[in-house]
Amino acid sequence: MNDQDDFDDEDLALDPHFADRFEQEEKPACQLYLISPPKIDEGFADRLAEALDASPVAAFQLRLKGIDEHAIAALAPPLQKVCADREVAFIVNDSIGLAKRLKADGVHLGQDDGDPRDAREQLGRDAQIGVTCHDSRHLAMEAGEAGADYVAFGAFYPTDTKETKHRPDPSILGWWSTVTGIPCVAIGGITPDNAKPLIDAGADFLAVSGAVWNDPEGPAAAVRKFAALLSAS
Ligand SMILES: Cc1ncc(COP(=O)(O)OP(=O)(O)O)c(N)n1
Ligand SMILES: Cc1nc(C(=O)O)sc1CCOP(=O)(O)O
Ligand SMILES: [Mg+2]
Repeated sequence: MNDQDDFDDEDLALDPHFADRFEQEEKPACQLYLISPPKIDEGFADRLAEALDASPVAAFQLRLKGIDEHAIAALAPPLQKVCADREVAFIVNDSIGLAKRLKADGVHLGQDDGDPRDAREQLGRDAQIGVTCHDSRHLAMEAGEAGADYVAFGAFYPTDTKETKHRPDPSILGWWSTVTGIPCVAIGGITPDNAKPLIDAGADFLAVSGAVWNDPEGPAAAVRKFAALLSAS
């Protein structure tokens, strides 16, 4: 459901946490948040290193689908090392338990993946906790109140990576930036050719999978294309 019009801005005044967050200084420049391909092979650690060495990347999310948590836990350590060596935040998708087991830097939670409060309790104050909010101002407000470190809106563009049902307008990014200092992530079908309106609208991070891993020129070239765009904005 697109509930962008259902939210009443006056609700913001009811929550003291949001008042504090309004005080925050200017938001950081838009950065790249790399999402793994849904399936990886043993050579992926080298491809990841290549991508992360190409230009600054803020975070990497391990998002593997179709395999169980034990298998993901077995694949994670070399990728985690690649990230740690480059001071790139290592975020686990879907599972608070797996994020805890791996001592990841954070977890990304979909609407059915658990409560940010529980994630905070289990992962600690320094963990980065992100929440999927689709095209919903209401979900974003709830996530913020629950202590999310970032909210993610999407899918902004059609994507082959995942079946999506929601298509926010880029203006939701600007709205979010005016009401809170909590960073927002734009996701879904983002490429170097279509990213600019999202950056201009106020995205703090662009979360990208396919446009990096499927670039015919390779992941490093793709990361450099995004970097050129982000540094020019
Ligand atoms: C940064 C970021 N934003 C959104 C999502 C989507 O999460 P979710 O809704 O749980 O869907 P799946 O990724 O689990 O298919 C994400 N992973 N990362
Ligand atoms: C994982 C995911 N979540 C989305 C959302 O809308 O919540 S869109 C998406 C796919 C992101 O991959 P790509 O950059 O290849 O489109
Ligand atoms: Mg999920």
